[in-house]
Amino acid sequence: MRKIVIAGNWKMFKTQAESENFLRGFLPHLEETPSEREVILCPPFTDLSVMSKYLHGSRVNLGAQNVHWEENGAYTGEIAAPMLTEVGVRYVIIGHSERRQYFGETDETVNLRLKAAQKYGLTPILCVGETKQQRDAGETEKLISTQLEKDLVDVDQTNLIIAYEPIWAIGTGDTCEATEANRVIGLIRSQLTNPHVSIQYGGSVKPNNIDEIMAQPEIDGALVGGASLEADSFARIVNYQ
Ligand SMILES: O=C[C@H](O)COP(=O)(O)O
Repeated sequence: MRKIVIAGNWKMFKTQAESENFLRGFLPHLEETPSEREVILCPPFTDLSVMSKYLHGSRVNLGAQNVHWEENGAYTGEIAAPMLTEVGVRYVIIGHSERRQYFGETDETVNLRLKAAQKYGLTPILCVGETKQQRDAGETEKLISTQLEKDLVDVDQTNLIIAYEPIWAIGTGDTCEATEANRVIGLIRSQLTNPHVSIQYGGSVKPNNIDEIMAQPEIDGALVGGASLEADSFARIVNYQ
């Protein structure tokens, strides 16, 4: 059975005070949310502890935006899995295109992070997706297939979420057609050994397109950036029809 998973990736937005303010506005909307939908918020590291306390007893789970593969060590600027689990984090985004593009993330380091996350009981959300140039050159399928092949070496597919995020659709308002996202996600699924992995779509998901996206049979949820920063907007997405 594939789970529906809606996650908000706050990227480098929101102080602790702003995160609490968001939760005050957001949590009451969850009374309308069907219980089988998994709702996740992935704030900056500094918000995790305060949000964990605020969310105690609520159905919202916390995710981080990165994790290192070592348990500790001289890795300035990185974060280790036990530091995340200690403050109640259950999920972690790995291999987001912004990490790959700006911070030298490779399929090899993505693979190391995925295995470390699972070792410490975190559920990784692995991001894959093509650039505009790769899409225009007809390389989408090949690129994603290679990413999956390299990223998933020795990764446990029973504790994994995948997000298909076409890079050209991230933060641009240029959403991938729902039927096209459905097609690519079907291809991703055909490459997995576990048919029960939930696969999200990410890239300019908004209140006005979530219903169409979630109506697609292969799409099991959404990884939402900009539209997860406002309580009302993210609530509308979580409460899609
Ligand atoms: O992780 C989220 C994605 O990068 C999508 O961001 P966006 O919804 O702002 O396009």
